[in-house]
Amino acid sequence: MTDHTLLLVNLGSPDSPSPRAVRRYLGSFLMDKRVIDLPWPLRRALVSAILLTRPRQSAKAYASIWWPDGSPLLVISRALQQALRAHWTAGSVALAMRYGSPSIGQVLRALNQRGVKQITLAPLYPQFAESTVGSTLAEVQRVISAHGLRFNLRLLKPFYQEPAYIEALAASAQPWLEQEFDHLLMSFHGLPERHIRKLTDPIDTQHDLQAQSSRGLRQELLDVCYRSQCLRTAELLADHLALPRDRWSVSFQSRLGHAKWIDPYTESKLSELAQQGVKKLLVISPAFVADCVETLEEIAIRGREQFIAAGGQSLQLIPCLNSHPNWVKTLALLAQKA
Ligand SMILES: C=CC1=C(C)c2cc3[nH]c(cc4nc(cc5[nH]c(cc1n2)c(C)c5CCC(=O)O)C(CCC(=O)O)=C4C)c(C)c3C=C
Ligand SMILES: [Fe+2]
Ligand SMILES: [Fe+2]
Repeated sequence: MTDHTLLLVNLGSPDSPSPRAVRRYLGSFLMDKRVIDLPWPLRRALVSAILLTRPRQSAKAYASIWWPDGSPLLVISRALQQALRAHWTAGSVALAMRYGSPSIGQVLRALNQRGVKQITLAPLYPQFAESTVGSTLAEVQRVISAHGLRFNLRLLKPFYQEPAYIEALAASAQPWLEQEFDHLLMSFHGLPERHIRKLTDPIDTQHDLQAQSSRGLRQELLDVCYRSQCLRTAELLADHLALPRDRWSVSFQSRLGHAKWIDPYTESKLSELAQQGVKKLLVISPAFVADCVETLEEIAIRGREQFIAAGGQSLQLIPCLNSHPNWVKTLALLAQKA
């Protein structure tokens, strides 16, 4: 029997919400040269400095959202893997994490031992960044050459503007959108501007990282600009929901360190919206396909406190796509077309 495996890859979480486990996880994550893109000695020095204080702080965040059966990101990814089995009939569905476990190395070697030759790799990120999709591809390539593995590999490309993905987002958000709300904030994971400039400068040094819209942008710039891809997702979703322009906005969350990150920052936006009189705020995070510490803690706990302190009344987080039936079907279809 031929086994054409669908391999899902997400970011990964610490093994437990303890400062030790979080320190180990953050160490491997942040020492990735595609995440902190500095020469090794500088990266080492910066990461060592971050690891002095961050693990305790992040461990608290993880502890506040941890589930009895583990990290939400991992538990949800497993549920997605399980649900996909009914829709991916060409072979098995596997799951690996870029950092932590199950690692890409473990999973690829196990697939090789089972005699799997054909793999469709699905990095679970709608928008492209070197630090996510780029790092996943690099790790897959590294493992393949380090162990002399031979696979026929296909790749699911970033799906930020695929109509079926937008439709799945809209369908999963529908129950929340039916309730009364004043404004929809689409909060994407942020990125240092430098990561984008490295890719856009060779095409156009004037590429605008303050742009309000992705409309009219050349495809070759859209292909490499994470921020424009986020704007595109947001615009397509707003169109699909027929939301007037003044009822939604975009922001970028999870800034780390002192470099300039893409803006506007979610933190600033939350206060601004409250000051503008928005009382009932809905927040959706379309850069994540699975709920994680960034949505459950940063938005639904800290973001909510901040919004209310600034004069808002309620902040409702719309869950990520997780294992919503519409998303499961869509992902299987997108992967089949890859
Ligand atoms: C959705 C895409 C993501 C991009 C782009 C991304 C870039 C990026 N992230 C950091 C630093 C951190 N990210 C953290 C958590 C985290 N990040 C993503 C996704 C993207 N990151 C996810 C899904 C998660 C959640 C993981 C989980 O276990 O729930 C963290 C850890 C949490 C914390 O301490 O805040 C850090 C640190 C950088 C530096 C970066 C780009 C350069
Ligand atoms: Fe991140
Ligand atoms: Fe965060």
